[in-house]
Amino acid sequence: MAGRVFLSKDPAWLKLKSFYEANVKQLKMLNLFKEDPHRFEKFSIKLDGKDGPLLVDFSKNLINDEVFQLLINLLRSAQVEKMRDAMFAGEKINFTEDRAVLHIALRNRSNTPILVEGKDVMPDVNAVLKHMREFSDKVRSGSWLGYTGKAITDCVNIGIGGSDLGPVMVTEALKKYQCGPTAHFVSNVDGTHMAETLKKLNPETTLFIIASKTFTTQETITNAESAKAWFLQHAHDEAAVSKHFVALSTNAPKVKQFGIDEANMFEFWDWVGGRYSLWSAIGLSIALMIGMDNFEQLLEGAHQMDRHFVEAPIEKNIPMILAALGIWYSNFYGAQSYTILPYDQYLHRFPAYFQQGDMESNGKYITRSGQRVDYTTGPVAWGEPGTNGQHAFYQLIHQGTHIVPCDFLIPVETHNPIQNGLHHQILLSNFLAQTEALMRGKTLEEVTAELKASGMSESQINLIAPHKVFEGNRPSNSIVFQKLTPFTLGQLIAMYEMKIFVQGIVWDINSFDQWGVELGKVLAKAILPELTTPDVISTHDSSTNGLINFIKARKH
Ligand SMILES: O=P(O)(O)OC[C@H]1O[C@](O)(CO)[C@@H](O)[C@@H]1O
Repeated sequence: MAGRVFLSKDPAWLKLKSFYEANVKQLKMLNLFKEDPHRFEKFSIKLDGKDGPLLVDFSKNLINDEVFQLLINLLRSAQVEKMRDAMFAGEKINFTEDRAVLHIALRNRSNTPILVEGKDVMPDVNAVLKHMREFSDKVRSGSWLGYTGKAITDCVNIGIGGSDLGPVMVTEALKKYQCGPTAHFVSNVDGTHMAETLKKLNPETTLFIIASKTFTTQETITNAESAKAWFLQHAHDEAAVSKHFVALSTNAPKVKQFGIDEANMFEFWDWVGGRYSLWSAIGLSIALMIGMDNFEQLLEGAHQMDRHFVEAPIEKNIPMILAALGIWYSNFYGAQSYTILPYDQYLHRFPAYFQQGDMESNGKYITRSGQRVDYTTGPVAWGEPGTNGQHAFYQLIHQGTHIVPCDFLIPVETHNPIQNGLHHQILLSNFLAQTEALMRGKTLEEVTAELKASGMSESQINLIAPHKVFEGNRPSNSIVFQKLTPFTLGQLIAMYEMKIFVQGIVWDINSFDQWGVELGKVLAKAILPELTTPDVISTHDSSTNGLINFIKARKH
């Protein structure tokens, strides 16, 4: 961006750096809580929403008033508000692909005009939503019939990356709202994924949704061809394909070439990035499974978060604050990753979804002006639902040598209050205990006193006590919502999307391209024919040659 100072030379950055170097040892959360009885009120934000408030408590972070202010100053210095406004105004901020970035238009429920090159995109957005409603209503009501006159009971989304992960995550998260066909997903080009999915399906009642922005992705087109071949083995009639195959794409000629009727194509546009596309026609499997009214609720929730992101001052802006905290840990504390820990089984694919959302967006080392960064950018994003994670990797989070900032998410109310709500009470208590334990820790004195009280000998205590000490002072955010509804899920997804956007702006990278996935694709295309020739391969390095020749020698 014009006028932007290289981040590591930015005075706002340098102030944070000196503050960190001078004060890091003094930033003890337990003391900060003791010193300030209003810390929770000060460092938490409640956003009221249609399905109840969303509370983001960021008080269990390694910040005091001064750090908070310095972080806000950094965001200002990086001109995040200006870049946010440029995105919302349809400017081509994805300059390496010469594209606007307008997933916000897909959920622009206020329907205010959004212009790309002078043209309002909203009429097209609304037309596709209408098409999705008409189609999903027909399928769900049973009036869309398969080639033998039976209603559709299952749909299979064939797509990968952004054309898969969002619909998978959302249909899992909103399973409770199912009122249409069961959604299945095939993404991997490994034939096992397709073969195991088809085993469960009846061609007479199955709808295939070919989801690909480009309609050229090798995995998706291969899977789509295989699905079509399987279908035709049963239907024996090309004309039946139009009743069982639809496409979600920006590439009408390729869709036609594949043999899908244009009337069965749901369009989107180059200004929708793959990993931000679940709000577009790519969400068709969601609309089919939970109905269009619920899909629109998802859009409403995201739109509300977008409004908050645009309207709230930085100090009260949830995505901005989450972004700033992430930068504090990545760039100053040296954290290499962060975890997303949903205490809601329905959200079990939420961390995986944001692995692409975050790492494909911000895993980059070239700045917008083409220089190599001399600071770290996007962290590794990972996570699993609580309480499973507790019994797997929390050991490292509590006592390991890495700092792993954690986002804990939980609904106040569960959809499944079995045993009179006992399960959810246990889940809530674990959620609360974990963030408290990470923050408080446990001192050697506390451990020693406990072991003494249990009657342990002095020598045993000396041996065991150090292992039971928790340093504490480990950061976390607690994100609490009323219930996992379509609206709330929309809020949560948009919250992370915007957090990632803000971080990309501060790091001065383009969060909306993904050139890093291209090289492997090109090399795989070159290797594919080499696997079928009888020749010994010698065109690569000795490792790649050796591997290819070993595999060829062992193949029957
Ligand atoms: O929707 P398409 O064009 O098939 O692409 C699928 C995915 O492939 C990627 O381009 C990465 O390879 C992602 O960004 C995208 O979500």
